[in-house]
Amino acid sequence: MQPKIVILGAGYGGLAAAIHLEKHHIPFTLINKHSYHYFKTLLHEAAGGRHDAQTYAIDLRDILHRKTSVMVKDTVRELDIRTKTVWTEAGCYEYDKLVIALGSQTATFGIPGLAQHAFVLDSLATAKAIREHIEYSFARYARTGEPKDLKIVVAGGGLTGVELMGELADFAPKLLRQHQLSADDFELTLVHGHDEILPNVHRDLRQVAMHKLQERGVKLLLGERVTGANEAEILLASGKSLHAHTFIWTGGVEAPSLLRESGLPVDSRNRVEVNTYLQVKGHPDVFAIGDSAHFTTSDDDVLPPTGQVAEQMGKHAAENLVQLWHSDTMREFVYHDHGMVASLGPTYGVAEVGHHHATGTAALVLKDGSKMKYLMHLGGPIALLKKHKQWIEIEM
Ligand SMILES: Cc1cc2nc3c(=O)[nH]c(=O)nc-3n(C[C@H](O)[C@H](O)[C@H](O)COP(=O)(O)OP(=O)(O)OC[C@H]3O[C@@H](n4cnc5c(N)ncnc54)[C@H](O)[C@@H]3O)c2cc1C
Repeated sequence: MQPKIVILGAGYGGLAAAIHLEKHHIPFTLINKHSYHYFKTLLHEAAGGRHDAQTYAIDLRDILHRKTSVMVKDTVRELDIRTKTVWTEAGCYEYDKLVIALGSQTATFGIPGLAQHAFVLDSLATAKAIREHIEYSFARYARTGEPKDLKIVVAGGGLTGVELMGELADFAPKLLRQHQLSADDFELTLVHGHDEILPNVHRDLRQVAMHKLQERGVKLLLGERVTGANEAEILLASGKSLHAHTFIWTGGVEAPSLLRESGLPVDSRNRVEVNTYLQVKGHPDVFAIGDSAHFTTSDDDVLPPTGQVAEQMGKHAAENLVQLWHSDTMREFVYHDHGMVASLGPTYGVAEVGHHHATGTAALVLKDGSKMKYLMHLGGPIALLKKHKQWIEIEM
């Protein structure tokens, strides 16, 4: 009898695995919170009002077509590794081979007040919430003079925080013009714990990105850590505090806590430790990929939580499942870094591909190219055309 394969999560990793298994005519069950896949790497665009949130989602049925591929819209609650059972809100699913691809969510690291007083950006629903809050605040301020200020603070100078700030530096001035408000009425501040933003890009590009943000009116508060937040202020390690009507925390991510609770070996951020075949250490029937996995390279580096890593791991885990299906030998996973592009709003970006750097619109061309390549990988022109016809309901 052929093994029952269950994939948890239809993000960049889980979907790459599912697409590869379909190609090889291998049946699987894919359990995902939503009936759609969303472009998490573009959430800042949705939060910054570039397009409606729905634009960043694509129905899973437009990507996966085989009758043998079972798609379940449900939320995973618990993994029972001993009995090989996945418990969800609505039922339970037994597996012979499991692929964990549940991604990550924003981590607040126990910093008091963040969960209550900060927005986060880690799903379509949170992106929509940020956009609606900012639009509403500007409209209300223009009408009533309330809230007291239109200050926006983003904490975290990694890719998420920087791309979001780039977008807001474009969005907020548009709202000011729309409501005939003066630029004195508002302020954008990016708080970051180190002296330079974008730790994963070359130093020269960091400098360009910092300069560009400042040129667009963003105040950079560097070498400052957020230690708490309450209704009135954001508290900093230096003892200073900031007032902001909109506070967005992008200080780091962690994998879902259910992975720790399942008894699998995890690191301090709930990421499951995997071997070079992407199997969970001590559990050869379970694979973990993407933001949910802790993979150490031969250089002793832990792979970062990026879409690029997740996609490559997803495809590789599926390749190994295909090998096992045919009783063949698995291959070790080797990550290929294809570079990084950070957008700083709709008209400017910085990119690093190997030793080559690009800035401005050239960097954005690279980003648009990779967006298009990804959409084509999801289903080619047919999926692209269908995508423009459908309206997807965004859920929490
Ligand atoms: C604003 C922003 C910009 C980014 N920009 C880039 C970039 O430019 N380049 C890059 O490489 N990376 C970027 N990233 C990081 C990248 O988005 C993630 O690393 C990537 O999405 C991880 O893929 P994944 O498949 O592991 O998880 P995800 O894409 O997060 O997918 C996880 C899936 O599991 C589902 N799920 C979660 N919990 C449950 C549950 N309990 N039950 C059922 N389903 C569940 C989720 O709904 C989701 O569909 C960015 C991230 C953000 C937030």
